[in-house]
Amino acid sequence: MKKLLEVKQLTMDFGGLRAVDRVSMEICEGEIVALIGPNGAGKTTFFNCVTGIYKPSFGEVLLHPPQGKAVKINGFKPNRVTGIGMARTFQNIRLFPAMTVLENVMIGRHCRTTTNILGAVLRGAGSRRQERETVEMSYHLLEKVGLQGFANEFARNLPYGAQRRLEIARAMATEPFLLLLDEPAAGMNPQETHDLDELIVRIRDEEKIAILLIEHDMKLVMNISDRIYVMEYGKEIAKGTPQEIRTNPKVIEAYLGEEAHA
Ligand SMILES: Nc1ncnc2c1ncn2[C@@H]1O[C@H](COP(=O)(O)OP(=O)(O)OP(=O)(O)O)[C@@H](O)[C@H]1O
Repeated sequence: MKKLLEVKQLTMDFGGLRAVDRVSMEICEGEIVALIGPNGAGKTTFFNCVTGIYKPSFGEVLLHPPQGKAVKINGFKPNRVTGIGMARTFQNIRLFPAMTVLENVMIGRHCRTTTNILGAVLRGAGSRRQERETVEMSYHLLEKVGLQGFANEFARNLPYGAQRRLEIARAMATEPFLLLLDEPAAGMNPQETHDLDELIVRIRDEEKIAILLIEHDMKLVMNISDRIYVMEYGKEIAKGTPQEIRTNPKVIEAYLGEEAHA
């Protein structure tokens, strides 16, 4: 399997606190990989370092686009990282609440369009064509996540679970080869979580997008992940298949506890 993301010895210090301590990770084409661990383990900090929100203190982050050469992305700004093909969603939903559902997806498309401000003002044929394509693609993505009926609704009026799916559609609009989801099931009811489970697998299978997700819902994680990494106090304490992780004594002690026997 071809490698897409390669993280080597990633370390992030906040003053005297080492939030991520020499964590390495590889994600390959066709994989769904989960990153789990107790609160404060460093999972979101790891995402923030990998996606350019923080510049890591040490270590390397390499992206291997399916077509093209490997790129070392340490210190790249988030929009540049997205442009190379890694998109993400956030633990706290970051939509534009006063824009429509469709417009929120169209914004995600922005990094793949070439129309500049002058083009938009003059609205030449090229710019109009691009706008039409953006609208069509955005509708198509709303269909994929089951939100086509809400295209003209304000994002703020969507139920919580639907807002999370809209964030996923917006990230997909950037045409990523790798999608990072930070607690996508947080706040969802069991039915919404079940639908999300299916959606993530479909994105992997139909769109050929690999997935890395942080998630506390162990049923979801164990159901859909090919591999799991476990962090505690900034360090990787285990990695393996769901079956290996479920029965790993270190992981049970640090995180899974009684859930492991569920
Ligand atoms: N910007 C920051 N400045 C200082 N400390 C931070 C910063 N961001 C995170 N931390 C600290 O780094 C540690 C790891 O936090 P992080 O949010 O990455 O954990 P997490 O595993 O994602 O937790 P959760 O599951 O609760 O989201 C925590 O001790 C946190 O307080």
